[in-house]
Amino acid sequence: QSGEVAANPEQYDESYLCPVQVGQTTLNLDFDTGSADLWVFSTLTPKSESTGHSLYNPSTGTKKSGYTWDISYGDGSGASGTVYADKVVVGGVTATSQAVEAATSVSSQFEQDTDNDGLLGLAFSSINTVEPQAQKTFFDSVKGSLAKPLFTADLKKGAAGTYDFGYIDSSKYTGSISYVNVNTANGFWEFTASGYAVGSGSVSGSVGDAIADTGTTLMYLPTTVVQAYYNKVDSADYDSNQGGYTYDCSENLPNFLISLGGKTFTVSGTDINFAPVDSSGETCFGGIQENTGIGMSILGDIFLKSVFVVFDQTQSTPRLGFAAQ
Ligand SMILES: Cc1cc(CN)n(C)n1
Repeated sequence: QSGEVAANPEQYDESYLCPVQVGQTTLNLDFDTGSADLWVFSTLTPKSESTGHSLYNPSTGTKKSGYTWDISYGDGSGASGTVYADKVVVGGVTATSQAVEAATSVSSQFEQDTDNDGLLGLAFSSINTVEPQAQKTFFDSVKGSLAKPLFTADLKKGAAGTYDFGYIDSSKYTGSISYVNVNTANGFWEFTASGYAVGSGSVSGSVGDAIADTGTTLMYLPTTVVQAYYNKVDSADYDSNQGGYTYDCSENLPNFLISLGGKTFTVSGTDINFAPVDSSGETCFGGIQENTGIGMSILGDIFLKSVFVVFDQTQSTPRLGFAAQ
């Protein structure tokens, strides 16, 4: 089988939500290549936490007795609950008995984001949080039945993009796809990014160890790289109150160039211009921030919205393919 699903952006492209049939209900889920749990708001979630969300009703599923899950994300959000086996359909691709993690508790960030009815993890199943036994991701569940064991991400700035499962749509990218091998030891789509440049010109240095993470909004890079970037932004300043680099919204940001698999990709300054910090619209928060304390770089949506990415398990070593959109 194969299929395509829309990826609809929230305001400021904070995250992208995709319609997924879970049991007999369609929910809008955040496809996250940086985690491996498929969890959903449910009729088991306290009403005080689930108002405004679409809810999975586990009555259509088979309860996995004694199984629980509990996940925390890099942004401090989290959720926990119980586990059911049920039908999950993404763009016509069907997992007949997918582990569906029904939330019995969600953090305030999820409670408040009523566009979001849960997450669909697309990292490696080795980091699934279900106890006493880790469960397969949706991709792992259907991988063997897909025309090709791969999926692609084609996210857009302020417009609907797509995730495709089982095939590469050559109309969605230009030029050739350059591939890098993935190290799955930490359960992420983790690879080594090479040289970079600010504005234009030839790349040099090295961004280093990085993950492709559709569930993270921004780009988190080594301090040396980030300082080199904002040195080219006159009004930029590290604002500890905001927790990152800010600048005058009126200032045009430079492009950021990064080399992956021998090919240089350009993230436009307009894509790096993330969002105002408050309603005055005077000061803006940058889409490139420091990776301090994370342990690796994260190429999140700010990067991903200008490239076409292949998450490829056609070979014994998984690999990532990158092409310009
Ligand atoms: C909910 C969520 C997902 C991710 C990325 N894996 N973050 C940082 N927050």
